[in-house]
Amino acid sequence: MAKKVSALATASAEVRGHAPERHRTLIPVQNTIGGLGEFTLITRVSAQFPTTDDVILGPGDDAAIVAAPDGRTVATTDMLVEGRHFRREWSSARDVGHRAVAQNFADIAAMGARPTTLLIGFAAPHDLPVEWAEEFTAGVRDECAVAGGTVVGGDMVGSDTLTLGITALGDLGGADPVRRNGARPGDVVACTGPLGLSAAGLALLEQGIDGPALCLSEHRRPSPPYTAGVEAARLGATAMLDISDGLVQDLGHVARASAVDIDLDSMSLRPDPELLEAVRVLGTEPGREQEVARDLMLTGGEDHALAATFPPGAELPGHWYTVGRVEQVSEEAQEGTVGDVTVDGGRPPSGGWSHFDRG
Ligand SMILES: Nc1ncnc2c1ncn2[C@@H]1O[C@H](COP(=O)(O)OP(=O)(O)OP(=O)(O)O)[C@@H](O)[C@H]1O
Ligand SMILES: Cc1ncc(C[n+]2csc(CCOP(=O)(O)O)c2C)c(N)n1
Ligand SMILES: [Mg+2]
Ligand SMILES: [Mg+2]
Ligand SMILES: [Mg+2]
Repeated sequence: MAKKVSALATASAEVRGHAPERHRTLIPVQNTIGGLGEFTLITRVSAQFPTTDDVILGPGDDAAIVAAPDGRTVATTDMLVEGRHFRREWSSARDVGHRAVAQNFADIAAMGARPTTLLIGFAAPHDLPVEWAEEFTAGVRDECAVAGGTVVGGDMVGSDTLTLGITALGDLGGADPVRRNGARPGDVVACTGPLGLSAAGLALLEQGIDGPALCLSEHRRPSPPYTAGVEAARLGATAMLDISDGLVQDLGHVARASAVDIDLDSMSLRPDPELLEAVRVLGTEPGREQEVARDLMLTGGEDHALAATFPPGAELPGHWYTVGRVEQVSEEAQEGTVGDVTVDGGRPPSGGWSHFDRG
């Protein structure tokens, strides 16, 4: 005879057994992921993801099987930690779902590849509302639809801190990957996608100021130019990356990997009118708005625009804007002295994100 387990016994085991003291909560357990349980949640979540041509076996077994039409698989992983990458007061669950996909598939695009599939590591406190998990999943599903990928698996665990660990896969479609190490003196540096908007949105949220919608939305749901990665590869890009930590800081990776210097032309950075408006409402001294907005474009992270170097004379579609040049390295330059990023030939503004700097 099947063993009967009362609802009360299940609920009290939930509270008694598995959660540290501080997680006891008055939220009715049936509305929390703890109340729903790991396996029901997995079933509900994984039902949301469509199968695509890249999926041979989706969620439900010990592992997924993903087609590799090119014979090579592009793989990357990035995490989002509550309090570090997002705050639930500032971003809805859907926003976080969109962002989780965007920041990972942007790395796939930055290799010159097409985003194909994702695996979602989901670590959350047991009193997280089921609605949050479902809305997050809807955001993932909708951003996947924009990028052209889908989810093939993941993991769900209990954790004091809400943390998403995402793995993204992509397909090169027979093209060479565009790495960080191919920039050559004389190449032009060009970007596609917004710069500075996410940082302005973050500043508005941090200061509790209601500012331009575009800055807030780009912070909550960045819009990487996914297809521009494959396009850049086709146009002969010599190096590429997405801007996660700030244009100057990220181009430093290209400069060092390629053993070149890069000079950026500040006047080529045209701040979006909504960025200028954000800078105004954030209290910038009148007359300095352009300068402060350009500094945000040079140092702000999390827009996930693409920055690439192209051989001189490359014909770039209009959505790519030239921002600088790869410098001729002087003959006297010693090994290890190249890899600088300058702005108008001088020191760049300070800024750019680096984990562990902030405690
Ligand atoms: N813990 C780790 N173990 C092995 N390799 C790592 C680890 N952390 C990062 N890397 C590798 O270091 C390289 C740079 O990582 P980084 O996270 O800075 O790049 P990114 O994902 O493009 O940037 P961001 O995380 O700011 O979006 C990547 O190739 C990444 O796989
Ligand atoms: C609550 C909150 N505080 C600060 C920030 C800013 N921030 C966090 S990580 C990062 C760089 C990219 O991260 P990674 O290298 O991990 O991809 C930036 C600019 C935020 N988004 N949310
Ligand atoms: Mg990373
Ligand atoms: Mg990157
Ligand atoms: Mg980073």
